[in-house]
Order: sequence, then C-alpha cells, then structure tokens
Amino acid sequence: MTTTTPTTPTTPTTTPTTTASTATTDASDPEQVIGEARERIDELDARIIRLVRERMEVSSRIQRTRIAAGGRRVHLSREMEVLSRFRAELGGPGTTLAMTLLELSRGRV
Ligand SMILES: O=C(O)C(=O)C[C@]1(C(=O)O)C=C[C@@H](O)C=C1
Repeated sequence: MTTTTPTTPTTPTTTPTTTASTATTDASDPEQVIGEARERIDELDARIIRLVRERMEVSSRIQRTRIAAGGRRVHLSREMEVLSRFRAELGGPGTTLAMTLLELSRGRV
C-alpha cells in the first residue's frame, strides 16, 4: 500500500504578470481608474494644444506669404477642404472644431 504525504497549498513564487490594459488600473477602485484616466486626458490635451499652436504658426506663414505676394488672407476653397475633412472624420462637431481651428489660425472673418 502506498501512502501519500498531504501537501499544503503553496503561494505562487512569481508575481502574476499584468497585461497592458490592467498594468496601470485597478478596476476595483473607481477613484484610481478615473484619476489615472484623467492624467492621460491632461497629457493628451497638452499635446493637442501644442499641435494647435504649431498649426497656427504654419497657417500664419502661408497667410503672410500670400499677402506679401499680393493675395488675400483668406482662401475660401482651401477652407472648404479643411472643413469637409474634419466633417468626414468627426461629423458635425468636426465642422465646428475645424471652424474654431481656422479662426485661431487666421482670425475672425
Ligand atoms: O491653406 C491656406 O492657404 C492657409 O492660408 C491656411 C488656412 C488654414 O489655417 O488652414 C488659413 C486661412 C485660409 O483661409 C485657408 C486655410
């Protein structure tokens, strides 16, 4: 007859690996999830603002060049292209966003 020695449960010696989606969040703690997601949003907003400022500089260069060559500040057909691209990608609010970007870039018309 063979006897078996009772085994005691052991704790894992390695830490469970985390996946990308759980590495920085603990779904059981809503405050932590929200706090971390807001940090990410703040970073994204800072990048968006930097990009908007960069767009304004590039747009200003185009406008100054056109005006120096005898043209006008506003180029309507180009604005229509910009507006339709934002609308195609983001719908009606995309148009509003594009209009705001254009106003920031060339002032009010
Ligand atoms: O693309 C141009 O010709 C620009 O002057 C740039 C820009 C823009 O910010 O997108 C700004 C003013 C014009 O009315 C059209 C577009």
